[in-house]
Amino acid sequence: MTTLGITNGVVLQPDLSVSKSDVLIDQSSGEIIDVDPEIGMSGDRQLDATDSLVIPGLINAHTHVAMTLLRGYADDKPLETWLREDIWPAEAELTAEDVRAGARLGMAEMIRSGTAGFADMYFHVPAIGDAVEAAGMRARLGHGIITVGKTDAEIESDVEEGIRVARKLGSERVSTALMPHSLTTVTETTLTTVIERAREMDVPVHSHVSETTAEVEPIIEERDVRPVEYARSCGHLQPEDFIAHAVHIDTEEIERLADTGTGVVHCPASNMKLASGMAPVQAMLDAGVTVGLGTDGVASNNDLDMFDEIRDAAMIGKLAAEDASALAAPDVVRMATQGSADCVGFESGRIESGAPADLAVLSLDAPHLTPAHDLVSHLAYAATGSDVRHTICDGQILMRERELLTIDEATAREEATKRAEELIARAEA
Ligand SMILES: CSC[C@H]1O[C@@H](n2cnc3c(O)ncnc32)[C@H](O)[C@@H]1O
Ligand SMILES: [Zn+2]
Repeated sequence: MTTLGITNGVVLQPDLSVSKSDVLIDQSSGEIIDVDPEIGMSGDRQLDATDSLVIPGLINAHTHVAMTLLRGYADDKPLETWLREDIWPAEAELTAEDVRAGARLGMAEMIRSGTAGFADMYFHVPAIGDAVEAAGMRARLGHGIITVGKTDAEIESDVEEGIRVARKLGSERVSTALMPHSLTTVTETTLTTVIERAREMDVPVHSHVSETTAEVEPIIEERDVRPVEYARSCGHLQPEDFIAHAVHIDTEEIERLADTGTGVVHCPASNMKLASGMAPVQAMLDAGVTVGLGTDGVASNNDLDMFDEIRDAAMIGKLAAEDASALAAPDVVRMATQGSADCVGFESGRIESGAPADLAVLSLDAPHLTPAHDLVSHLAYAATGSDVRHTICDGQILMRERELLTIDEATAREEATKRAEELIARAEA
């Protein structure tokens, strides 16, 4: 057993209190051994956390990480127009190597901003899986199944790809799910089939649900039920499932999400940028829904910094509820850690003995974090990804003193730039 002590810092505890503690990690098992003042010095190695706050590694519970290649390619349009006019034509040209490069760049950005784990829906997933294994992050990955504009044979092959990926991938840090894209981009027959297969395979289902009114209206018109009830009637919304967005949901749907134990991943920046709407997050929390946080893809955000997401969630949550006390600092910090972990099905998100050693260490030695009346307030409203000193996942150090140890950042940027330029040239040829 090799141990690592994180020493001299203050630690965000599971109840969101903050106390001076060391954290002792078993690097062989990837677990936290103990959280206690002065135990860290007994570690085989030490990582300094002087003047720093140790927090659970953040969890980006909904993204499309390889979309880093499309950062800034198409802005200022609503979801459906943006996807159909710009994003889907560009994605049609993606190769596995493009996706690998985009994922590597995205993970560099996430590790630099204290994110240790993420859930991802995209194409060429084996390439993403390889990149995740090499980068040392934790991820739940799935192939995004879509039926729009496809022949029956193409749909069958898309579903088979989703199942093949979910069967093939899987390791200590990489888990899978079946991921039908949304309730309106996947036919009822395919949605039901995919969900049945997920139950047989004992993997979660992850999809986009009720992100825009344009997704909600056709379901009500055609089926005379709201989307959450439609999703449930197709077998979706089991306790292990998690859905992204849930912006346009009513009180009954909120209750249904709470009763079924379905996780909801709130993506505030994407919802604001695409003008999709304001999710009723405080009402979901009040009803007992498990709520996590995600960036969504970079092209609708335009970054992967979860500190931005935490702050955006607090801000838009207050506006949506017309209440300054809504989405208070502890609520949004909990969403980015324990809430996201519970949505995605990770054991991380809490610093306690026996939990996975997924951690981020933030320097507090900065003007914008001074004075330190309340460190949870700082996490929610003042900290940024660039305050992160160290990022650790599964007991391994992925970034030390802002130097990435598992990804060659210069090469990742160069490769992604070249592939992004060539991708767009092909898409626009
Ligand atoms: C089929 S793989 C995932 C698919 O989702 C697209 N996407 C990116 N952002 C969003 C969003 O906010 N709502 C719905 N779909 C989105 C992505 O470009 C891929 O095509
Ligand atoms: Zn998405």
